[in-house]
Amino acid sequence: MLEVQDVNLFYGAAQALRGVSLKAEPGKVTCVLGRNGVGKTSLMRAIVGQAPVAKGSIRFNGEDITTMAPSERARRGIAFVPQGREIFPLLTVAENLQTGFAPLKRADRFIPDDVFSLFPVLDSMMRRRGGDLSGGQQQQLAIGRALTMRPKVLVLDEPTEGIQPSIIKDIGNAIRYLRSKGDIAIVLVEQYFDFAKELADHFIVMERGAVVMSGDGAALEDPDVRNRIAV
Ligand SMILES: Nc1ncnc2c1ncn2[C@@H]1O[C@H](COP(=O)(O)OP(=O)(O)OP(=O)(O)O)[C@@H](O)[C@H]1O
Repeated sequence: MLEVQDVNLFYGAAQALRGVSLKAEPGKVTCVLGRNGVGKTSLMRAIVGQAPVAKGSIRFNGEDITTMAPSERARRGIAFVPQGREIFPLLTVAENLQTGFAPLKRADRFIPDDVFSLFPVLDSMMRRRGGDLSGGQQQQLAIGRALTMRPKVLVLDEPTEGIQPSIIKDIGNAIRYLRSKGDIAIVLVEQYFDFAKELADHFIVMERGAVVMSGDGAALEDPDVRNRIAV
């Protein structure tokens, strides 16, 4: 269980998060919704350790990880698929996947079969450079790299952004499959409402750095939610 409690985060004098709390449980998808610039990415960066928090706590399976380095969090199984994917364009697909080995013990340093069964295109492109892949293929590669880390928490920041519908479907199926395994807590940042609605077990809606609504997936039917995130 990942528990973010009452977190504040600043960039210089500008406050990006105001008392934000969120929980993510294994076998569930927690969606983070909200318009551009409300702090969704900042929250993800706080969870993975890329941005320090000024107040509040982040706990994982009871352990306080609030000030822990990103590499230590990765070792505990917190994996990040960042917005814009951030794959290595000059490395091959295989090498990009292998960067996920970093937090693993030597015996675990192989690419799990799930990566290729979920995204067969990666298997056929192992020797191609990451930069030669389409945007959708790069997104699959970024998720594959995170899965190579054997995550216990999978943090996905807008995985559907700029991606063609057939690959969005594959990504949705991959998330459903990973949830069904029951041992991964999934945190999904989304602006694509219908995608989020299909997947969310729990959700929060953010505005100006704060959580303004939260609930179970079924409550996403509330028209107020759609109004708050409509662009
Ligand atoms: N590195 C930074 N330095 C200064 N301000 C930042 C930085 N990153 C983000 N911000 C500001 O913090 C606020 C929250 O940004 P954040 O990227 O977390 O929002 P977001 O909801 O993820 O938006 P988007 O959907 O556009 O990615 C915005 O006002 C943004 O301009």
